Amino acid sequence: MNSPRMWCVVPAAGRGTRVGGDCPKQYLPLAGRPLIEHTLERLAAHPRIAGLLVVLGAADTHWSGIGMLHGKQVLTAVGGAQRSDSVLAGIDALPEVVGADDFVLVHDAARPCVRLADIGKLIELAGAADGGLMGAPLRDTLKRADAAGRSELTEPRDHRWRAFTPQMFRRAQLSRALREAARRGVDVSDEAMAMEQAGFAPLLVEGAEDNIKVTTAADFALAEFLLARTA
Ligand SMILES: Nc1ccn([C@@H]2O[C@H](COP(=O)(O)OP(=O)(O)OP(=O)(O)O)[C@@H](O)[C@H]2O)c(=O)n1
Ligand SMILES: C[C@](O)(CO)[C@H](O)COP(=O)(O)O
Repeated sequence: MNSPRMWCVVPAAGRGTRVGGDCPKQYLPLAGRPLIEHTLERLAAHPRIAGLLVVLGAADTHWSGIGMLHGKQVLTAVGGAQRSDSVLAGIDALPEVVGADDFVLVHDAARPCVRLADIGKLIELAGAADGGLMGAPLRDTLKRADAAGRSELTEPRDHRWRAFTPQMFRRAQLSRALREAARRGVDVSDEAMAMEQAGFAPLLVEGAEDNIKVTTAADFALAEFLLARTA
């Protein structure tokens, strides 16, 4: 039997304020191409991904209009003010072929170094556990700072993980969880947070630490190095 394929929502409606400049970071050059193209290439190349739903900013003037990649459809939707609004807009815009109980992946446009093997690992493990997310256990000693930037105490690091994307949940459950968070005015920074608040316990699946989110200008050089290593 063939393994089921799933759609991936790619939030790309951010402004990249921490990078700075006029052009949103997803369109800045990385190894000679707009950053977002690397991310979309990797996702579309995965055999378990059926299509991509890219969520763009309302005033986006940079999108190149990609309609197909690796023989897979690339659709677009318009996002919102917060990342969670954009993800919800993407889920709402998925084609009808994606059923309410089907799994959907969500992957940040700003994480171009994701490894194909990790996408597969998440799909296998989170699929068997009713949903989950990619992340990595915290490896450094964790400090809590006071207002003056002095170390106040050392927090326990056991059971602490850093959350990455992709994250994978059933379409209707994720849609309900995000809508409920919005209704309550809770700013959820990832899909798993919305699901936790809806009473689910998403599986944490360990992925490579080099799946970085390009967040500041300094991350571009690192991402360029990692792109070559993780190709
Ligand atoms: N309203 C938003 C905000 C973010 N994102 C997307 O969510 C991903 C992760 O967000 P982040 O790294 O925080 O991106 P920005 O919001 O662009 O960055 P900043 O907070 O520095 O402005 C990115 O692919 C970004 O484009 C989105 O689709 N819609
Ligand atoms: C979803 C996420 O990438 C997980 O690390 C992250 O929460 C989104 O980015 P932000 O910079 O925290 O808005």
